[in-house]
Amino acid sequence: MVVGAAIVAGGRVLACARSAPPEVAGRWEFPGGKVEPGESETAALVRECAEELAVRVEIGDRVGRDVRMAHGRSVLRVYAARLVGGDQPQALEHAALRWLSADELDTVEWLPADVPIVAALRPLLGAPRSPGPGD
Ligand SMILES: Nc1nc2c([nH]c(=O)n2[C@H]2C[C@H](O)[C@@H](COP(=O)(O)OP(=O)(O)OP(=O)(O)O)O2)c(=O)[nH]1
Repeated sequence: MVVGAAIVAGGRVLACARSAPPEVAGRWEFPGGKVEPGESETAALVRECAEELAVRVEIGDRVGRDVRMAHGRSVLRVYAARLVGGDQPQALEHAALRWLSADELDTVEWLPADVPIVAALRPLLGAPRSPGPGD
């Protein structure tokens, strides 16, 4: 089981660009990783967010469905999360970090397994900007 944290703040979600391995470097994901034996999913997310971003998080509800990943052996499960403690995320292991609003979600190339989860996340970020006369 791989768990990811959709960290939401001010109507934006934190997207993280992978730095490795080469096949997926530059693709965007939620911070997280493999749940270790005996570890709860929540504990894994708290651990991974500390390791990858140097932040403390509180884990909330599931976002979207379980997604089977390409290699077929593992499943991706994402939870909503929020920052606690006032620290700003640092890209300790990622190539880049970006806070995306609902109408910016499609501006990065997500890992394939994340695509249906990103779609389910959109309503949680609030309504996208409505088209105006200049559009
Ligand atoms: N963290 C994360 N991994 C994802 C997402 N989407 C997705 O397909 N994956 C895949 C990429 C990797 O094959 C796998 C997670 O592996 P990882 O390398 O990040 O996990 P980890 O930190 O526990 O790694 P390690 O201990 O094996 O080095 O799941 C996502 O949104 N977040």
